[in-house]
Amino acid sequence: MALPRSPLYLVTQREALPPGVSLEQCVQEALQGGVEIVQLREKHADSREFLEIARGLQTICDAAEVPLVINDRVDIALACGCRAVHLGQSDLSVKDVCALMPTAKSIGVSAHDVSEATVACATDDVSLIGIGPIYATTSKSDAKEALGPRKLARIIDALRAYERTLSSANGRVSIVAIGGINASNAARVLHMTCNFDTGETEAGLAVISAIVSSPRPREAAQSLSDILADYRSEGRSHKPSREDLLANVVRLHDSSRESGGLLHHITNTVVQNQCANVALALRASPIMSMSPEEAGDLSAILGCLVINLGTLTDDSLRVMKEAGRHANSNKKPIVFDPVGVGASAFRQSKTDQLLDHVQMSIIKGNAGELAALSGDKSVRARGVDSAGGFADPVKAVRDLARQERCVVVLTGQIDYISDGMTVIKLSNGVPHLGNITGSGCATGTCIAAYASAAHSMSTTMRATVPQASIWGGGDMLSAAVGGILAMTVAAEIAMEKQPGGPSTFTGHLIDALYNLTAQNLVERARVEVV
Ligand SMILES: Cc1ncc(COP(=O)(O)OP(=O)(O)O)c(N)n1
Ligand SMILES: Cc1ncsc1CCOP(=O)(O)O
Repeated sequence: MALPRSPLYLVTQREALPPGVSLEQCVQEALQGGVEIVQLREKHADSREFLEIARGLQTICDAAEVPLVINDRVDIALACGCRAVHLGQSDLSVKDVCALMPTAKSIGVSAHDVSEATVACATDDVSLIGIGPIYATTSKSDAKEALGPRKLARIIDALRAYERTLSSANGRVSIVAIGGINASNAARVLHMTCNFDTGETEAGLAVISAIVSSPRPREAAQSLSDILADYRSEGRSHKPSREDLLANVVRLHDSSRESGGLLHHITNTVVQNQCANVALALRASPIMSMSPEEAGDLSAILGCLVINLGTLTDDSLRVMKEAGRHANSNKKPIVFDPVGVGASAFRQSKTDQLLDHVQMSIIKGNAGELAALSGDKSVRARGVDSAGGFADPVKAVRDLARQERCVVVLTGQIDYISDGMTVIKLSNGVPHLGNITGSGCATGTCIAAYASAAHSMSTTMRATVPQASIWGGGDMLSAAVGGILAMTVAAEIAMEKQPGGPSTFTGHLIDALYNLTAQNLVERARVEVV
């Protein structure tokens, strides 16, 4: 029985069962709900009891034509006629297991970093790698530090890159993510495991408590199986041309003028007024709520959430996480502005926490901010400003979009936008934008207005980022282009009114945003697909 790729993988643990539910009952129901591999994991049973349970589960799994795997114990696997085992880093080596069980059909190995994963996949004998823990878990007493979905993505990318260097005899190893995964965070994990070329997930999900501790294991398995199904079927759409992009921007512009969405801003205290005025000029409704208590209600009705790190505190981080969680589960787009992320260790570590919990649709920042997110030391941040730029901005935006699995906007004299496949260069704008406070933050508001329109049109405008539609994104690439064009074209129009200085320029800018037409955008757009 071959192992399915990206499977829903149940790992058992009798101690986690609810009272009155037997292991056999739980496994039977979980199989009905869509579990595709079962691993028997017994930490406290003696050998005879372990073998008896293994024989019982072998019969159940055979009937369902689902592979059974034995955790750690090759002797039990041999005794019950099962040819699949899972090994941890301190268990018997793969070589020893192959010697003991020459007829082994599947050997799985646990990994917590790139080195453990690549060593495991270097041999043809390993068919599955379990990477984790992804989140904190109570099911494994000696679990290592939680990796988070972004580190998982980096391990998978490195593993696949390493596989490409191996001889063709080695197939692609199956991967499952494990540790603290449940129906509310599974999509976040899978989103980060998407392959950019195929749009499909590279990893399955392995769980204990999400199924074993549920009073309804069939439903629990079914909901995880449904989430996985979404990530197995998504294909890539084609790279848009300049004409496609501008036609999309026109549709988003017209739609937003007809019915602007609610833009929930969690933003800094310096720019709240400016962002609210920009939102109103674009016919959107701004709300500047900082209460975690109402994040759920707002999420049900909002068009887009804006998270801006400008004046970050532990309290505001709590609101960001809560609102982000609700926006993700309600499939609403999120625009993230990591203001000054490279300025302090505090901002950097809080941003990492936030990005491990919330899937952003669009990240917008200057070179210093984006370099801090990608770990590129060649560009330095100076407070909330950037000192210098990327040597290769096209590569920088594309790589970060791939790393974070979202659209990335690099702002500067020339703006660059990428969804990880396409990179767009935009050369509109005027220097005066740099002389007024909050123009960068208000650009986030402009992008949010178009993202809100893209969200409401998501059934007709297909996303280019794999699975972006699952996050309610719709066409986030065109939304980001629309938002940048709106701000920079409006700034050009404002400048033509010959403002006396920054203050009158701000007034003209709001007017220009208010009066902006789709025709202005198309006629003035200096946009190039590179
Ligand atoms: C699919 C899968 N992945 C990882 C593990 C963890 O195995 P290990 O590191 O050996 O820890 P224990 O499960 O033995 O506590 C797993 N069991 N299954
Ligand atoms: C066995 C194992 N290996 C890494 S985390 C983990 C426990 C997973 O259990 P849960 O899904 O309940 O967090």
